[in-house]
Amino acid sequence: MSSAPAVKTTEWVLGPGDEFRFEVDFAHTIEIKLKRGQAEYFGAELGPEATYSFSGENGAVFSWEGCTLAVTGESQSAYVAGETPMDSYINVHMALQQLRVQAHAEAAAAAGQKNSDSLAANNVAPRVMIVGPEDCGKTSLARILVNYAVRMGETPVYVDLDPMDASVTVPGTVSATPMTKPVDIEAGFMGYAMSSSSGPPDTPLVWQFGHEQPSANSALFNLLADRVAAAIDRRLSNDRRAAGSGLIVDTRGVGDVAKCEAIEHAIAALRITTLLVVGSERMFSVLSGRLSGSSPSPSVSVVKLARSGGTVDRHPAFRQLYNARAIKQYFYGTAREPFTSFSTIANFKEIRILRVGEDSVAPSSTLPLGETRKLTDTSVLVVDPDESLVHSILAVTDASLDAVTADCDCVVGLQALGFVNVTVVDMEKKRLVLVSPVPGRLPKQVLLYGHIQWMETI
Ligand SMILES: Nc1ncnc2c1ncn2[C@@H]1O[C@H](COP(=O)(O)OP(=O)(O)OP(=O)(O)O)[C@@H](O)[C@H]1O
Repeated sequence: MSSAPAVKTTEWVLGPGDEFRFEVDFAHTIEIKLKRGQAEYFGAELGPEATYSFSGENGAVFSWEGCTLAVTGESQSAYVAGETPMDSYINVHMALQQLRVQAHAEAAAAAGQKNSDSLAANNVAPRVMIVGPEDCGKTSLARILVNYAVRMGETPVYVDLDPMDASVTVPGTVSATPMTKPVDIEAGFMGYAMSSSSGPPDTPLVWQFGHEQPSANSALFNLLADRVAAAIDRRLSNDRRAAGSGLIVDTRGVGDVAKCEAIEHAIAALRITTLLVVGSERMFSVLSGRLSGSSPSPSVSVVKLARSGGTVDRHPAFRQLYNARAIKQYFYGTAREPFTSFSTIANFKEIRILRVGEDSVAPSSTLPLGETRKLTDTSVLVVDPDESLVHSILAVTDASLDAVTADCDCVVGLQALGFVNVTVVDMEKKRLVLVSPVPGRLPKQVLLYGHIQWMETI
């Protein structure tokens, strides 16, 4: 292993199986160009002529055969590592690919027999979930597995159950994205959410959760996992090929192995077949024990994987900037592919803002004798606009005003059509000014509140 600060342009020579790792803060940018050989960034191949820019990023360029990289700019850390877990990661990919091949063969046989139940024919399709402590490399491994699958012509669904990490869209959400092309090297999974660049069939399906931690509202999180699972089943029931490619599910980091309730619920809801436990012997042992019984899923194989020595424990301040940038990219695109967002005015009387779940519900013991607590974590409350809404990210739902007037519970678990940012609350004129990536008036009038806020100056 060699070490040196990267200044100006430095050439880095990687042997077979080596990885060039870097950490670059938000004040600096580095550019990486492949000069000779083959290289990949979390599974996506670097083009021979392209220059890739990174800022506010920790990353690794890996080479199976060896390569030379030209790296320009100043980074906080840059070195070549010879020890990586990539051999075990590719072995996992090959095992998953075998299952996909088998699933496609079964689907083709079912089609030959005019068996309309494509999901039954794809029972062997791998449904993989990645779990582990914070910053152990779950999203990076998901990205590698997605890219390897896509490079082999597969179209797996990437399910993001990590509301803090905002890989596909704004933080505070969960999503499912049918992946038809490799993850963008610079923009990451976010490239799929940009309305200007994507359309069906790879448009992400997104749900507003409104918090960063699943434990902030476990009942809602579990309900959303059920909705994600049902939406995936609906989409895959029309697409035998995609059904055979299976799922790759990313999850929120779990520090305390006793608190895996959200993970266990999602395993059952998404009918997970393979659980990859990264970087935690204890979590592997606990989850293997729990899943070897009859519930919730007797047929899950649990696999232990090493954490890469390159993963970086991200400081809260880094995560804050990272998430602020993700929101900015949602509204304004990336530096390479910027787009315009639009301001729109919404009068209080034309819209309805709802929230799911109550922050502080009186404990039952404080209620008068005989009265029971009415609110549940999935209760729907009307939010009366006031200045505290400024900077909020609201989800635009498909519900109509009439529908929520009759029964506001109908918004629970609805998909988000998109998001708007509240920039002004004018209490005198009784109206909101919203920023939206789509021009014109709001397409729908029912908005779902979340606790995620963003100030455009960040
Ligand atoms: N091999 C590597 N070399 C350098 N940096 C890496 C490597 N693998 C991952 N990283 C970086 O380490 C950090 C943590 O990785 P990652 O986001 O994959 O972890 P995670 O387990 O998904 O985190 P979270 O707990 O937020 O879900 C990220 O900044 C990622 O880009």
